[in-house]
Amino acid sequence: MKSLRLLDIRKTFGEIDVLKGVDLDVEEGEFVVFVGPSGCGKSTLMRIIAGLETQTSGSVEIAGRNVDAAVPAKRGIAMVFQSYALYPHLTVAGNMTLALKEDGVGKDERERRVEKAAALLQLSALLKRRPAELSGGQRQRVAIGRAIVREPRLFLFDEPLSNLDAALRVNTRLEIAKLHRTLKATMIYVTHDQIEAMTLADKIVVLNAGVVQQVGRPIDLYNRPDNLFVAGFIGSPKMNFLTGEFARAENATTIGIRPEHIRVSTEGGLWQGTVRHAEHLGSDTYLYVALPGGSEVTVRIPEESPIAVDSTVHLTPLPGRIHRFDEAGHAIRA
Ligand SMILES: Nc1ncnc2c1ncn2[C@@H]1O[C@H](COP(=O)(O)OP(=O)(O)OP(=O)(O)O)[C@@H](O)[C@H]1O
Repeated sequence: MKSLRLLDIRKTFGEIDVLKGVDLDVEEGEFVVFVGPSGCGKSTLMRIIAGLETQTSGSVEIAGRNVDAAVPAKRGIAMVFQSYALYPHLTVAGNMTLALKEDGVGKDERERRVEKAAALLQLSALLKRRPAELSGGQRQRVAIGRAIVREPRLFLFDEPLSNLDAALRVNTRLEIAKLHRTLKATMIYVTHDQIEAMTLADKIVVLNAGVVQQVGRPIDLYNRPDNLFVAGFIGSPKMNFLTGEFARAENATTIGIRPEHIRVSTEGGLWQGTVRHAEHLGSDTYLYVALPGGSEVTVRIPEESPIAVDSTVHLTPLPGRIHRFDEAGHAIRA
């Protein structure tokens, strides 16, 4: 049985088609991440799954049951948002149990669930505190705890880490990964963050302008993007794209090569160019290299390579690492 099925979901706001027919199957226990540019419809899709928004057409099935007519509380889901809106007058435990009380769960069972979730999230010592007495990261963990105690079939996370600072994001990201391993629950997660998507997802769904561009394991999207959009969206720094002579030599309209898949040498390379700028990041350096005909490529090299700005370099794509695309932007498979 699928944990979640989306069948031809369409959503129109006034004149605007925000979702243009989204189909998706999510297996039991899978961690699925939605990525895509701002405004592509990620949050709208999450809200439709949750029942907070009604689709214009299409249907949503959760655990094999059509939930189109079900209110959010009856869908077996729990959501964690970017803004976690805890009740300031309630303790951590109070915040975590409120929805359970409303659901009619008995006191002993409520306490059992809160204790279990608090232990998982390292909140046991904080249960009597109020939100004002917690750090941002702790508050976000309470918001996650509030979702866990409901023991949902499906967790929905909408950019849950985006209000946290960089170090906390990393910690909380690891905690969410651990939580997924422990609970073995199905999780759907929206993010703008490439690292979150690549590290958390069993499966990434790339959306653009309300259309699913590709669904696959992170490593497959990275290695075998179906089209120019996915190729350019997954990976940081972005894949380089070259047209004209460079692409014709490979029987393609456009070729793509990732910055980390280009070898730099002083002679004998496939392409020759001039270093325009270098960015030193500590662990590695990004070289911005101008090629003949006005193209520019980014090359990622280990920090110790001392290549000066304005010097001439030879570049060679690593074997098998050139991505070829046709006129319509679709990948040409060998
Ligand atoms: N209630 C609404 N009424 C009208 N238009 C809306 C409404 N909600 C969302 N939209 C529009 O739908 C489109 C998709 O919005 P949505 O919030 O789903 O995008 P998103 O991919 O989550 O974006 P972001 O990454 O910026 O959060 C946007 O163009 C947005 O302006």
